[in-house]
Amino acid sequence: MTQQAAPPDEQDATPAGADNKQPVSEELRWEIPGDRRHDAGHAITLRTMARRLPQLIRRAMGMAWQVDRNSVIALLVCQVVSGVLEALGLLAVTGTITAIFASGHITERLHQAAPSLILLASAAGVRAVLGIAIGGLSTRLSPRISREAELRLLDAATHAELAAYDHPGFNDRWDAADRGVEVSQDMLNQSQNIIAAAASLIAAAAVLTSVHPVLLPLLVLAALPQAIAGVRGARLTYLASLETMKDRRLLGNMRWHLVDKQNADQIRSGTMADFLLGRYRAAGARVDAATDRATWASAKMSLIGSLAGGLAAGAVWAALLFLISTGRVSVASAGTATFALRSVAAGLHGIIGYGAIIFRTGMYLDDWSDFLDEAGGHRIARGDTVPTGPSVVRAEDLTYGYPYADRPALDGITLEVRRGEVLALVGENGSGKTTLSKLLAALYLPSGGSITWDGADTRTLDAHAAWARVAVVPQDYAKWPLTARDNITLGQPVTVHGSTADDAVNSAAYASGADEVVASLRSGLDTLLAREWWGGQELSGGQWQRVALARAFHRDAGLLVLDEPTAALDPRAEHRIFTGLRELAADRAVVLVTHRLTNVTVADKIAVLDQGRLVQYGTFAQLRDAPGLFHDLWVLQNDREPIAVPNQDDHRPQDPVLF
Ligand SMILES: Nc1ncnc2c1ncn2[C@@H]1O[C@H](COP(=O)(O)OP(=O)(O)OP(=O)(O)O)[C@@H](O)[C@H]1O
Repeated sequence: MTQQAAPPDEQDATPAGADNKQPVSEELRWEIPGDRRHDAGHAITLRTMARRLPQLIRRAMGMAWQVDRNSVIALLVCQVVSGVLEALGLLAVTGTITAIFASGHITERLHQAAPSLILLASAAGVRAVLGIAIGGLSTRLSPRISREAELRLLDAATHAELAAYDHPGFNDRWDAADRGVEVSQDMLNQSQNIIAAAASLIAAAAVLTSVHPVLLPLLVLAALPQAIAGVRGARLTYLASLETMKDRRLLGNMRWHLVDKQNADQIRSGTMADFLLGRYRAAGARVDAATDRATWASAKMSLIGSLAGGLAAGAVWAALLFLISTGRVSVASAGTATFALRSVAAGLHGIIGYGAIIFRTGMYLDDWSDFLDEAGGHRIARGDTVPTGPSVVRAEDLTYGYPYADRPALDGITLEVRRGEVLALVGENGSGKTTLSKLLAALYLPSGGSITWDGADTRTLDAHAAWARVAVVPQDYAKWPLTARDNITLGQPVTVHGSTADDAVNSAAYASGADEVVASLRSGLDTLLAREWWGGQELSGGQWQRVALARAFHRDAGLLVLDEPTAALDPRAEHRIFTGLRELAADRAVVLVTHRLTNVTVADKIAVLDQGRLVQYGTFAQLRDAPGLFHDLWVLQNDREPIAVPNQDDHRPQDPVLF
């Protein structure tokens, strides 16, 4: 989802030529930069569809092949046999009719017709069994294809650089790709339907040609208007689905915001429900209006197609009658031709109808494969050096710019933090502290300059090995719907010789104050921490923060990054963290981001950032007394009138304070 500003020409809300331009308010809009689907939608023609269908079928079969090749072989064999049986069945119709209309006693005629009848019945019976087998195989393959598509999508997303999420459109494309995963399971069935329609069309066409060569081209010509109308209808439907896509996504997004537990209290306390539901209704109405327009236009198209198709079918039947009356075709062959004509017409209809559907599905699958490529563009491709430590983390003339940002978030930063040290990052909102901490932790790579770990540029490090050496407590830490133990170990229990995995968990919990939280849980470390899921137990904000801290302390990491680690903690818990921090820093390099300047007294060095630049760098004692930003912030934070506290010795009841 991209929250995009309207383009400059749309921002001008005043009439042309007026001087004081008022920007219109920006609204959440789903945009996919460089979205090529609209052009692709307009390009849906009979010819493009004829070209595309084989590719799409190959693609569906290819996906199925990767999942279970035996089933694909069985599926194709069933389809081919079914097509051959259809042709045999149609030919048997001629034998049956010829025998029945021949001269002689009825018993004799029936006797003559028996082999054809048996063939007809057996072909129909075996085709029915094959149909069941095809259905079963498709049902087996489809969910597996979808899961494979999903796994590839998840793999691509989780193996992309973190910075990919900052690229405009990455999340939109993820969303579109996810839709591709949803429809991928339909792809096989749709291909099957087309193959089945094509098989029966080929079989019937062969039989029809054997009756009289003129019938087939005549039928194809007759089917053309309906085919064109069918494709146009498909184009209208696809374009309508594109037109409404943004609003449908908006609806999905709003639905999530409306019911998500995190927002539930604010929707109520802010009395926002009506406002949001109003927006929801408006978006829904836009979708309905566009769908109605498309349905009407498509119905008109179908009507024209059906009229043309009816006239054309009449011409074919007239031709058949002409052939019979002039003795060019026998009555028995005409009977076969009747069945074959119906099969050909049904086959053509099936190919066009299913073709339009699979064409649409193919568009969504393009989104999926585009995402795999795009994530591939952001795929982690750093060096392969496996770091130890790190003992010294150093930024050298570091610059970092978010994609499409007007100015760099960090500019020319040089500083370092060593094992055993605490480096505090201080500055006003938006000054670049969090960004810098992510670069030091090798989550982002520099745009300019360098970050080195023990002299090795983070660009040259194996990313996963590097992240195994860092522990991060971000401002918005994850609240995993897992047990307390898993929430601390993150599924990576550690045992130091002689100790159990829980010893490490317990000591991390003790260091963060999460031990008190665990002690209060109904099943201790085994308690599921997610009230809204599976009947788990919920924690308060501060309790969650203690768990998040325990998770970082538990990691065997050389670099510990704490971004506002005590924002939700009570004074006792906060005191515990900061008094224990030096001990934690003994064998780690610690980077601490905080606005509470009294807490930075524990730091060995303080880096003060202002609009992405390092404006001061020194110890607490040096910075507090020197003129500069740190001194200013310190004075502001301590500029509070002490609130009069009643004399502690005076135990007389106070007058109640009336508000
Ligand atoms: N994902 C992002 N994409 C684009 N710009 C970003 C992104 N994250 C942060 N920024 C911008 O980078 C600048 C620095 O942000 P950062 O989060 O590092 O600041 P901060 O000092 O940690 O702020 P705070 O004290 O509010 O947490 C800000 O101008 C912000 O708007």
